[in-house]
Amino acid sequence: MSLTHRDVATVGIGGPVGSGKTSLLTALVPELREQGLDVGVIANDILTQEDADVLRERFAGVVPEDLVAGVETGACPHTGIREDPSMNLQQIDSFLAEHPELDLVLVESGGDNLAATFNPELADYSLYVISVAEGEDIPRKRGPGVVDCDLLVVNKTDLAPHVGVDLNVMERDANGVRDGPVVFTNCKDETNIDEVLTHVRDGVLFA
Ligand SMILES: Nc1nc2c(ncn2[C@@H]2O[C@H](COP(=O)(O)OP(=O)(O)OP(=O)(O)O)[C@@H](O)[C@H]2O)c(=O)[nH]1
Repeated sequence: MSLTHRDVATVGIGGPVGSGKTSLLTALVPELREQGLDVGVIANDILTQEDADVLRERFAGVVPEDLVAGVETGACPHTGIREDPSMNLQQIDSFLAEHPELDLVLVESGGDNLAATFNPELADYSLYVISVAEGEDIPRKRGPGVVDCDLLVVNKTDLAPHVGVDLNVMERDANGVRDGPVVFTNCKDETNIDEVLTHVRDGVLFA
């Protein structure tokens, strides 16, 4: 199959397990649709279609069912896709075969598949999602996702008082280790989701 993914803009969404990637997608996609954009979604999971199933259900009536897909990446070190983006590129190709009008494909993954999500062959723009509940010191540990992504999303701001995190310290540290933008979100009440949306649109569609 020829890979024609460059006919559509792509956004990679990575981050540790449970940081809020699926929740961010859940908040973002209806907004993108409301702005008239045709969107496809790919969820990378180690051995299941769980995230894709959840998203298909959440996007019922918003995104056609065949534009929400799961890529099973494999768990074992020699079969996991690691930095190989080909399964995701093939999925984007399948989307485009049926929906040539697509404007944007969002690709969610985490853990071991981070390198695939952030591979420039796959993602034109990268979001890295961390959670306040992982601790105040995550930004200053200078992980590659935190430093190198196009947009750093610090999610679950509502939990800060419960886990003893000072958001001002996280913001100072995040801006100290990276040049790009940082947005603090709460996916539960959709605080600052519009700001993420603006960065994605500016970064990938009007770049
Ligand atoms: N309090 C709070 N909880 C959140 C927020 N965002 C997500 N959650 C919760 O955190 C949990 C994990 O969220 P997900 O969106 O599934 O995280 P994920 O990064 O997609 O997880 P994996 O796909 O398993 O890596 C869920 O119970 C969400 O409801 C937030 O902003 N605040």
